[in-house]
Amino acid sequence: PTAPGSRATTLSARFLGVMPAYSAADDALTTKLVTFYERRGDSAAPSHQATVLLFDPRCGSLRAVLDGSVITAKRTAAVSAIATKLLMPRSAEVLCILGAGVQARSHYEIFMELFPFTEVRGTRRSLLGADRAAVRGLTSRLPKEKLPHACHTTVKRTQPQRKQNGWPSFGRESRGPICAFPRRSGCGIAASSAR
Ligand SMILES: NC(=O)C1=CN([C@@H]2O[C@H](COP(=O)(O)OP(=O)(O)OC[C@H]3O[C@@H](n4cnc5c(N)ncnc54)[C@H](OP(=O)(O)O)[C@@H]3O)[C@@H](O)[C@H]2O)C=CC1
Ligand SMILES: O=C(O)C1=NCCCC1
Repeated sequence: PTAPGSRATTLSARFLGVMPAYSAADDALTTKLVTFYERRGDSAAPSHQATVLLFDPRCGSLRAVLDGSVITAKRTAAVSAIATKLLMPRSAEVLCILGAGVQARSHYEIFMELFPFTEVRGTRRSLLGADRAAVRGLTSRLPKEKLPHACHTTVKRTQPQRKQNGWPSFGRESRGPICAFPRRSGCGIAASSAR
């Protein structure tokens, strides 16, 4: 969880995160509750499930209960996009998205809207299971010759290491959305999740 005051309760690779926030500018008192569970192949439920509660700051009464899935997907990708805007080399042409789940899709959508990539590459652990639709979403807007290449990389985050062909490799301990921007002369990591 990334908001100040956030807490997470752990049940062995299963987490409940509480992300309270108050915005004086918006006069908004809110919290997001998010569970994130390690998913095995037999689970159809999303790995991250979120609900947002909105309170009246004057009296503390609950005013609204909102689904938190879309905001989780879009906010995280938006933060990556801001970091990318600041850090990405001007010459970057190729976007590589590691993983092919919810965050991969939301990152793809905003990155293709904001940046002039000429090629997108993606990777996922397997092409079977509930995330197949996300891969279609990732590739459906690209001409056939630009479909993401398969490459063997994990979505978990650690220090990237140079790999053959100039592509980064991520070790077992890394987590979260990561966007890498390889250039002909090398690789740069432009954005990653705050986790
Ligand atoms: N900082 C923030 O604000 C946020 C961070 N996150 C983090 O972003 C990451 C992605 O979230 P989300 O897209 O919702 O998750 P999803 O479950 O939708 O997708 C996860 C992807 O990671 C792949 N994956 C999982 N475990 C491994 C592994 N051991 N080796 C290789 N690939 C693996 C999955 O592969 P496969 O399809 O083959 O199963 C899948 O493509 C998570 O770490 C999450 O906690 C998420 C939301 C907010
Ligand atoms: O919703 C968020 O923000 C999350 N951050 C890190 C872990 C999963 C959810």
